[in-house]
Amino acid sequence: MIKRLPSLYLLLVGLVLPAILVTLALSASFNYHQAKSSILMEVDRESQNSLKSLNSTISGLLEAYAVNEYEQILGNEIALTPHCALIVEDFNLSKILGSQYITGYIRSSSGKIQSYEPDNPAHKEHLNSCLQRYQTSILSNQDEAIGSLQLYSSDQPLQAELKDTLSQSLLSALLTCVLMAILLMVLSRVFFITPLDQIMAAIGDTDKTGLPNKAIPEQGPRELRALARSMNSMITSVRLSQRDLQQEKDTVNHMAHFDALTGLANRTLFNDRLESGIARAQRHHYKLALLVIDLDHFKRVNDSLGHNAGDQVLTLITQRLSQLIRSDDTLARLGGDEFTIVQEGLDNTDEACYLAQRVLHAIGQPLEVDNQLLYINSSIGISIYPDNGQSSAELLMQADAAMNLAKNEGRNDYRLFDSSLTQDAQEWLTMEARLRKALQQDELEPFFQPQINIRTGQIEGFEALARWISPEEGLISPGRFIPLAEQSGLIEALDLQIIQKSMQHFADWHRQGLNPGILSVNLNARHFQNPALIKTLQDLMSQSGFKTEWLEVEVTETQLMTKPEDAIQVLNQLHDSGIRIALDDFGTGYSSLSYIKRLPITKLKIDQSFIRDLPDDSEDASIVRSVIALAKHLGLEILAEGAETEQQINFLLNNRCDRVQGYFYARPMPADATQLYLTPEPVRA
Ligand SMILES: Nc1nc2c(ncn2[C@@H]2O[C@@H]3COP(=O)(O)O[C@H]4[C@@H](O)[C@H](n5cnc6c(=O)[nH]c(N)nc65)O[C@@H]4COP(=O)(O)O[C@H]3[C@H]2O)c(=O)[nH]1
Repeated sequence: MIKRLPSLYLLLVGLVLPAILVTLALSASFNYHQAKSSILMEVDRESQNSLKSLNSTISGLLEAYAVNEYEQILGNEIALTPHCALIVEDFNLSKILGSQYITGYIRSSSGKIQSYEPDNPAHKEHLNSCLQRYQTSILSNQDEAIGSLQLYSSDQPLQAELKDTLSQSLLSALLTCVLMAILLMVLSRVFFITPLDQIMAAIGDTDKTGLPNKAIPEQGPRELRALARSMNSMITSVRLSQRDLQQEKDTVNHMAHFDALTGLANRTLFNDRLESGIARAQRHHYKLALLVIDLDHFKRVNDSLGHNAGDQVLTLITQRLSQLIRSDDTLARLGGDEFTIVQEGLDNTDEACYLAQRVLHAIGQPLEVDNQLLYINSSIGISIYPDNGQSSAELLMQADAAMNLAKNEGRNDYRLFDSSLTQDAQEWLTMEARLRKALQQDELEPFFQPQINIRTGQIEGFEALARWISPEEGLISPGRFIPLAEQSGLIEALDLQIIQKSMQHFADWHRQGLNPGILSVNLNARHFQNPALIKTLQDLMSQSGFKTEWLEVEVTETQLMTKPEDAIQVLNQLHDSGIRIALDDFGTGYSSLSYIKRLPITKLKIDQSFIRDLPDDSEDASIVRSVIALAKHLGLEILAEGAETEQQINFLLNNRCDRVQGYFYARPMPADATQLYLTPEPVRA
């Protein structure tokens, strides 16, 4: 794999330089050998010629014993030529002298010409260093050998000429290579490096997402153009997916901060705006108002005209409210029919009251929905920063409390949070606001208490009892919040939430092969005003897979007595649809026998206040006995609530009461513990 190569220029130099050197070496060596062989041939030819002409010149002189003359000629010859040595052996003279007569000249390495001395070893050695030796016999006119002529050619002209040739060839090769290198550099610059530089410059010039601002130039050789093209298409697709991603992010962001139906700020964004509004108010020393607006009886619109109409109402009201606020203010929908306005930059509280009046008026104008005119009012609670609270949570709680006050005091009005309210009233209002929030945030859960047949020991069913699992306080029992829910109108939503969750658990247990029996749920009498009650219950059943015959609704005797005629009508409808009805807290409401006879009830639940002091309290004992007798007489099932001791159980058994719900058997338990309670022993282990 190729990793981390150096710059292209370095690469080119690295490639070109050795190429130049190799070319230089090759060309020099070629030229050298060429020159050498031609020079050698030239030297050879000249030496042969010289030898021949000397031979013919001096042969007569040798015959005539003209030693001086032929020595002179040899001297002249060596002086005029570059020969290394010219030597003659004179046979005639040798005969006369009785020893070899050898004469001639040598040219020393420094170029000096000396007479040749045959006995001088330096001269002999000099001859060995000459380039080539040529020899010829000198013949007389009668063709007798009268001597021999030796010519030693010199390598000095060869060396000089080779040196010249070598330097010339090196120079020209160098020039050629330099020219080629320049050409190569220019070509690579024009065709390769410049387009590459432009690509790199285009890639380097990026926007804030890291993508190039301009398209990558498609220039240079085919490969580079293809590279630039594929980079451009890659950048385009990255840009497109970035755009898609951004759009998705915007959508998610919008969904996270805005209400889908009205497009208003949702709870999250509202909280942010409220907090930053408080910070601004603190910095600039002005007041801020928080208005919590709740539509009166909005649920009726949904129940009678359907959710579509309800949505239209909310949208129309949003349009009206949007026209009332300034650009600095925040209008939000916290859910359902609850709107808020954060009004900033106030000098005094009156400005908030003025806005509240305008809101009441704007909402109160008739609304045309599905060709019908609807009249909807609202209740508004106002809290003021810094007068009523410092934190957003505090202000919201107080505005909620003030809104509940407006509702409790007749609706269609606004109330300012009033710190002069009594501690109890404030706590009540605050608690009510918290309960409203708890319902929205799903903090209520059903607990289940078994109803036992004391003759058989069988579980006949469970009563679902609401528990508020508050993140701040932990488990809150119904004694604290049911009366509050009843007064504030939250009880209907609370009941339905508990019923829906209980049905879900029951249906799950049935699916798992467990047998939880009958589910008893508490139903506040306010539901009787709701014409869609049965439909709502049926919807809840079909959503969870819960069967009608498993359901029993408990209504308290006291509540029935408030509007007895309405109650009879709704109970009959419930009964006709196959739902069982239990009369709760029996004995506390002074209902008449004739009235009970008209009710389609299946079960009487004796209130725990009559069981508590059994069997010692004789008055309670006789009441319980007569209630049991009454139930038997009317053919109703009877259940005693609140049995805690064995004596109480025995008393109930002896007096023919068949069913008990009490701590003696089990306390109300959360769903997981109930499931365990239902699971047969071996499996439970
Ligand atoms: N001391 C004692 N108490 C026993 C014993 N056995 C059962 N209880 C308690 O008696 C109450 C029976 O429920 P209830 O009469 O319907 O009385 C209920 C019911 O009227 C109301 N409630 C509870 N959940 C709901 C609900 O979801 N909707 C409505 N509308 N009311 C509910 O709140 C009331 C109180 O509920 P809890 O506090 O759960 O109190 C439960 C239960 O825990 C016992 O042996 N000793």
